[in-house]
Amino acid sequence: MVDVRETSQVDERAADERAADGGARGVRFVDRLDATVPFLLRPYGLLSARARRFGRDVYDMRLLMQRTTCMTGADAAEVFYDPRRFVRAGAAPRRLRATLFGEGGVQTLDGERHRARKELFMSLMTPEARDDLCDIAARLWRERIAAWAADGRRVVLFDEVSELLCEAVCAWTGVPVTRRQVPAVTRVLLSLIDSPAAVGPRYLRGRAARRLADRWAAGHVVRARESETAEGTALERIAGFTDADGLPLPPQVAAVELLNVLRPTVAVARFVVFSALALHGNPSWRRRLQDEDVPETMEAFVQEVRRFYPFFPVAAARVARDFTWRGHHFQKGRRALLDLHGTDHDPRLWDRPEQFRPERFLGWEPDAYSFVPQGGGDHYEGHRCPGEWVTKDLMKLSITALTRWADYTVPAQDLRIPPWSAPALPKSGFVIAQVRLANGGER
Ligand code: HEM
Repeated sequence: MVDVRETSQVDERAADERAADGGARGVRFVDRLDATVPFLLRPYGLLSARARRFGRDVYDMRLLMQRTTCMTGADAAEVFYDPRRFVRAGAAPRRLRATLFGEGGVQTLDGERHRARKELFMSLMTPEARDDLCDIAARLWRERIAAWAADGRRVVLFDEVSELLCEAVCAWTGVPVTRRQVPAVTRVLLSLIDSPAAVGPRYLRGRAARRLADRWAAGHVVRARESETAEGTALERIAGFTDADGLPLPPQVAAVELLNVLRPTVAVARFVVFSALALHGNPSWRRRLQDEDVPETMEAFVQEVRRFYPFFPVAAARVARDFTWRGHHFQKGRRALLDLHGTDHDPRLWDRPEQFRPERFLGWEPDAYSFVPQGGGDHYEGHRCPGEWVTKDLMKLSITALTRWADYTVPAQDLRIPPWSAPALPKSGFVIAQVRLANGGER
């Protein structure tokens, strides 16, 4: 069996040591070469490795054939999330808009238009609404565990949880999807997430999935506007939302926003798999979560999973106006990347960052710029992820299901996380076997 404590993190240290020749000479040399291929090969490590090598939190390099400003660390994050200094219009590369984001969504807006659109997302995330989603997901977890226990087969957790979350979020948003349609809808949504950093057929499948998903979601928006069947749902709110100009969103844009709820909720399956991996690699924490019903313990575990495991490597923006920070000139219009994963592993902020240690979060709350797995700053004013609470709720529910509702074994499998895969996932998708209802489902 593979030792997950050794393989479940992207190990950048060896590469750093090889690259440790440092200094301005390095900055100038690296500046001239396009770093797209190195970045695709090391999406989680390249930016912070170069920052350490140059001894700077901010430097320029060429990416996608453009000079790009790279920023890492909490101080840089605070600058990056200042809307007077950075905007999002034109920031996302075309391949990201053609797959993950779509066109015209909240990610690409600035100022008042962004604030109004963001308010729509935030209004969907009330504690009551999140409880409703968790109730649906809990019912589906119990059904799935009973089915796995009944047929005794091995289960690829990533595949099953992706479908479970897809079914739950479609029901929650009021998008009618039958159980038979769930696998196909899940595949399309997963392809939007998988493809932006891919090359060849996987990228092309992601573009096709975006076209299909936009048409499908726009159809639901149009039907929701024509009938009252979606009343009281997130679909109705998105379909009925009026922009700053007082007009409803064009159906294609409302479709992108509907997909901005469906797609990332399915993406939470990755964090569920990372949680399962962390439970497997840390038996004392598994026992603690199983035996103690202490919210702070669960919170600490979930926060450490979000910090430790690689997900989105960077966030992108454009410099709004010329300014200088720490001696670096930020040129208006230049693309900038904030190193999210590097900031969450910055040794200046985190004690032994390459170790999985949930206890670091016990009795301590991180600030808005040091801990940025889903972006930083203010949820309402900036581009920080509005789905953070939903993400944590669904992770906690899944951890409860995995520790209290089911017993299972983890057979030998390849749990390594390829350092070039963004977003990352253990190779096997995390296989579990011999699933049984824990204490008849009553633990
Ligand atoms: C799987 C876990 C998730 C991760 C790792 C994640 C990560 C992120 C990141 C890194 C950003 C960009 C921050 C920035 O640009 O500065 C973001 C934005 C966003 N996320 Fe999430 N997210 C997750 C779950 C969710 C969920 C569950 C939802 C909705 C239900 C959601 C909806 C959004 C939206 C709409 C934005 C754009 C916000 C804006 O531009 O103002 N995300 N997310």
